[in-house]
Amino acid sequence: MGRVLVVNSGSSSVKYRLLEGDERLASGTVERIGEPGSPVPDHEAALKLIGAELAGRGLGIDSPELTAVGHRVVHGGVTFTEPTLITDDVVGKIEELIPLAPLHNPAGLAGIEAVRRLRPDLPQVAVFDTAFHATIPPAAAAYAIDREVAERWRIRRYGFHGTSHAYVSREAARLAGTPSAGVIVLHLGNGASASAVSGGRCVDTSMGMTPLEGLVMGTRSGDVDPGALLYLARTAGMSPEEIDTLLNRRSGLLGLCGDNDMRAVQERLAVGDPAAELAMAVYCHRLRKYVGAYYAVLGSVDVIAFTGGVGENSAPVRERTLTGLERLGIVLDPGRNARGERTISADGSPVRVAVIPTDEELEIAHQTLEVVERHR
Ligand SMILES: Nc1ncnc2c1ncn2[C@@H]1O[C@H](COP(=O)(O)OP(=O)(O)O)[C@@H](O)[C@H]1O
Ligand SMILES: CC(=O)OP(=O)(O)O
Ligand SMILES: [Mg+2]
Repeated sequence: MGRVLVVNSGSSSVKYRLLEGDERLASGTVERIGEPGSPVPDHEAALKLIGAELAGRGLGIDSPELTAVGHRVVHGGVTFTEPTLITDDVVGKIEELIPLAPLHNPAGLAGIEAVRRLRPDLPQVAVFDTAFHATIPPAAAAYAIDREVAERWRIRRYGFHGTSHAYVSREAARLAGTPSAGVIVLHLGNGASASAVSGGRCVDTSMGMTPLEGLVMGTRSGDVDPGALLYLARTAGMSPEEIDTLLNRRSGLLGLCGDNDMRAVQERLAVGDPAAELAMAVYCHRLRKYVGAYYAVLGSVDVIAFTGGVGENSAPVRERTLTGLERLGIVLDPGRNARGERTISADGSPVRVAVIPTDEELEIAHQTLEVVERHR
C-alpha cells in the first residue's frame, strides 16, 4: 500500500485525487481552464490551486507520506504502450508527441513539471490514454492512405480514454462472469468514444489519430467526410485553425443545437425543441451505428456497458441507442433503464446491458503503484 496523488489533466480541466490504498483522502476538480472570464488562465495556475488546497489540509506534495504521483497523459503515440516511470528521457518523448495532441499533452506535461520542481526525488508515472488500444490489429488501426505518408507522419488509429475503457471492460467481464467476454464500452462524457474488447484486449475503438473521430461529442463532430474539410479549405477559404475550431469547439451537440450539455438538450427535448431533437437523434444514431459495427467486429457480445457522465445518467440516450435491437439479442428493460440500475437489460436478454461508472483516477492510481513497485 502507498499514498498516491493522481492528476488527470484534460484539455480544460484538472481532476485530482489523493488515495491511500483505495481510500480517498482528498479529491477535486478545477474546471474552465483558459476559458474567457475564467479565474484560472492555464494548467500551471490550476496545479498551483490544487497544491495549495492539499497543503492547506496538511496533505501537500512535500509530505513525506506521499509515495508517488500518477499523471494522465493523453497521447503516447507508438512510443508508450504501458504506464511508464517518468525520467528526463520520457518527458522528452512526451514533448515530441505534442503535435499529435496539441490540446492535451501540454496539460499532462505541466503537471509532471510542477511536481518535479517541488519534489525532484518523488517517483512519477505517466498513464497513457492510448496504451490500452495498442492491441488493436492493423486491420482496424491502419487508415487506407498511402503507406509512406502514413508512416512518415505517424498517421494511424491510436484511440483514447483507454484508462476508462480498460477499467469498465474489466468490470463488465466480471459482471459477465468470464474474462474472455466480448464487451462493447460506450464512454460518453464531454469527449466520447466506443471500444470493442475481447478477452480483455481492445480490438477496435472509435477515436482515431486524434480524439476527434467517431461519436458525436459535446463540442466535437466525430466522423465527418474528409472531403467536406477539403471543400471548406478550398471553396470556403477556411484556414486550418478555423477548421480545427469548427470541428473541435463548434460542432457536436453544441453545433447541432447550441447546447453542449446533454442535460440541457434533454430539457429542450421535453418541450419539443426541433434543434434539440435533431441533436439527440444524430447523437444516438451514431452510437447505434458503432454498436452494430462493433457487434460485427466481435462476432459475439456478452456485455454492452454505458459509462461517462452521459452514459451513466441519461436513460433517454441509452433507450434510443438500443431499442429495436431484440433480433441482435439486446433486450432492454425500460424500468431498470429509467432507474439506472447496474443491469438494465431484461432477464434472459442474451446480451447484458450495464451501467458501469468509470473511475479513471482509481485505475491510474493502481497502475502508478504497480510501476513504482516494479522499479523498487
Ligand atoms: N443526469 C444527467 N443526464 C444527462 N446527462 C448528464 C447528466 N449528468 C451529467 N450529464 C452529462 O455528462 C457530460 C459530462 O460527462 P463527464 O464524464 O463528467 O465529462 P468529462 O469527459 O469531462 O469527464 C455532460 O454532457 C453532461 O451533460
Ligand atoms: C482524449 C479525450 O478526448 O479526452 P477528454 O474526453 O477528456 O477531452
Ligand atoms: Mg471524463
